[in-house]
Amino acid sequence: MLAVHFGAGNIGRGFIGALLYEAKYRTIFVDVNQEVIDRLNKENQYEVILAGATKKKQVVKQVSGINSVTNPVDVVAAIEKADIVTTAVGPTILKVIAKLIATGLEARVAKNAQPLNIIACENMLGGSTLLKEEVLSHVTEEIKHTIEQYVGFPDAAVDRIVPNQVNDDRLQVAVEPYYEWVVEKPALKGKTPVIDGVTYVEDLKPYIERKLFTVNTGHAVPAYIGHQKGYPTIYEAMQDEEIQAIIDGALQESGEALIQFYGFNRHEHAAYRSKIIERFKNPHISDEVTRVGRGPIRKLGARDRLIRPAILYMEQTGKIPSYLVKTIAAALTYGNIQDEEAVNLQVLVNKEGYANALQIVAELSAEHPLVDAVIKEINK
Ligand SMILES: NC(=O)c1ccc[n+]([C@@H]2O[C@H](COP(=O)([O-])OP(=O)(O)OC[C@H]3O[C@@H](n4cnc5c(N)ncnc54)[C@H](O)[C@@H]3O)[C@@H](O)[C@H]2O)c1
Ligand SMILES: O=P(O)(O)OC[C@@H](O)[C@@H](O)[C@H](O)[C@H](O)CO
Repeated sequence: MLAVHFGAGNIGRGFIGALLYEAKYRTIFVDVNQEVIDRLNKENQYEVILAGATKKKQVVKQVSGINSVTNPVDVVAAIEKADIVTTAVGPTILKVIAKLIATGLEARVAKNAQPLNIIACENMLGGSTLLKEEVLSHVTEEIKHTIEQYVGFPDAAVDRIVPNQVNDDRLQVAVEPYYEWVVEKPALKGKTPVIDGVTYVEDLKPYIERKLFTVNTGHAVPAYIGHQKGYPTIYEAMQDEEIQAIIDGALQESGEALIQFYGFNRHEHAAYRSKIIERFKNPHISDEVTRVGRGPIRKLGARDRLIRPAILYMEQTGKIPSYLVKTIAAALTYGNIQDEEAVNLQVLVNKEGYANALQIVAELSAEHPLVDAVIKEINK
């Protein structure tokens, strides 16, 4: 069976590629990084190291690569034959890859009207749904109808911490042992793909919101507050007692919102939260705060890990969150000249001031009490 995966980066190689191989797929990685493509085509395999005490090694075989910029024709041919298409490119890149996927699907439905599922494995709500909209915007009405009939775009939630890699071997990737991949079942077309480690659910929304507003909300605390305090890695930031208290508080707040909104079991949620905090303290992983804090404009978006749980908390409890507000304030003041979004955010702040900048990126009204709370926190 053939898988076409867009994005041969950390999560692409370290998680999706590894599970696809175990499920007996041959995977073609599509990327724009020629060095990675060349290595994939030379080695046709790579190693995944489970970053725990034993450093267990998994060899992922039957892999190759295509550069989508220099060789789009081969990507189209691969999509024609694919049994599954997945992505892990980053939420902002979905729009970029949509045109090529649309061309691939046009060619496919003309020759091979077999069902296909395209699963975006990105940290966002509705990633595959967004990709579907973008893909359909590039095709004619007639093709649109056929694609809607044969091609499923199930949304998904993926969870595994895969830091930036510093190995001599360019393809080797160190990952935390834990993983979770949840896929929305009703949107599938044709046979349900059999992939060990994938959980199919009827309604993805509670799973993705619980993941984003616990794992990613929690992760944002050592990233933004840790950066403020000068820590280079999540592990180092997690040793700081003040950061430990803020992460506990932020996850109590997002947890309360999730429990009240979705009816999650309080004890089970407390266990989920503790497990996540332990994952951030994994001494076998060195994860830079700048990776976890990357893209602060995206992370301050209305539906993302900071603003949405804060608003949900206010709606459910009638109170203003304290710890989420601290983290939002740290994200809004986050400066990093290596990160394009961080630079653009600070340009916006300099032009508009903190309150207006927050209103713009988080789509909040001037009167929203969260704006006032964040500004008070920054002024402190
Ligand atoms: N790393 C993690 O811990 C983790 C965990 C869960 C989810 N995610 C999500 O997975 C996605 C990818 O994250 P990552 O950490 O692997 O990032 P990454 O930067 O390591 O990988 C992204 C890959 O996409 C490639 N890419 C960029 N533009 C492309 C294009 N136009 N066509 C094809 N490939 C292109 C890049 O070259 C890179 O290899 C993000 O949405 C992220 O939120 C990451
Ligand atoms: O990938 P981002 O930029 O949305 O978020 C950074 C990290 O929080 C994230 O990559 C986590 O490591 C991952 O979501 C764990 O499953």
